Amino acid sequence: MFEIHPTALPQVAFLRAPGSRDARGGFRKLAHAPALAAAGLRSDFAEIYCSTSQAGVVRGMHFQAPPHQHAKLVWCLEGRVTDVVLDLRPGERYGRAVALDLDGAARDGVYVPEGCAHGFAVRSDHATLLYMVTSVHAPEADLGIRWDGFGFDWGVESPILSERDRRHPGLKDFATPF
Ligand SMILES: Cc1cn([C@H]2C[C@H](O)[C@@H](COP(=O)(O)OP(=O)(O)O[C@H]3O[C@@H](C)C(=O)[C@@H](O)[C@H]3O)O2)c(=O)[nH]c1=O
Repeated sequence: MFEIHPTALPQVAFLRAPGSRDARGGFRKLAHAPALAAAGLRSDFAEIYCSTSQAGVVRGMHFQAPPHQHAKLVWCLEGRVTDVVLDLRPGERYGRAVALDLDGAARDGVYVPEGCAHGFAVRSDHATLLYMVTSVHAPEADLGIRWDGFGFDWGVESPILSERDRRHPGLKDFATPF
């Protein structure tokens, strides 16, 4: 059975996938529409992609702006990450973040609803993350908040970042499009 646990942010959920290991290797299930629907989560995915990252990498904090906003189901397939979801929805929780430790060996994942930014820091030698998103990539709407621009303590001094991720605004210089 899918484990789906609520967090401090509405619709942001920690997931643990069903699966098994035997003499051949492992098996895990990454989507089950009825289980997601029962928890009020979307499963109408339009794109699936994955990334690999080395130790010390931080990616984020990413989201797609309207009209291309999407929910994403993120699975840690290998390695360990600190996964962070930042709420950009107007309201009392605007600007709040939740952090979740995801372990690929435990088949951990996170559901990120529309209106939230997502990012992670790698805690192992390497990490592979798989994303299932409910709308296709729209480069002009693919935006971010700078990793060190919303008051979260990553416990990382000088992360390995993309050029794009260095240039995102901090939260105080940002107007939410949601
Ligand atoms: C996200 C994305 C990127 N790309 C391209 C753009 C670029 O040339 C290359 C790498 O993109 P990025 O550097 O943005 O990749 P990355 O930093 O791994 O982006 C990801 O970060 C995490 C935190 C998320 O939450 C994901 O949704 C996604 O935004 O792939 C696509 O073609 N389709 C996509 O859906």
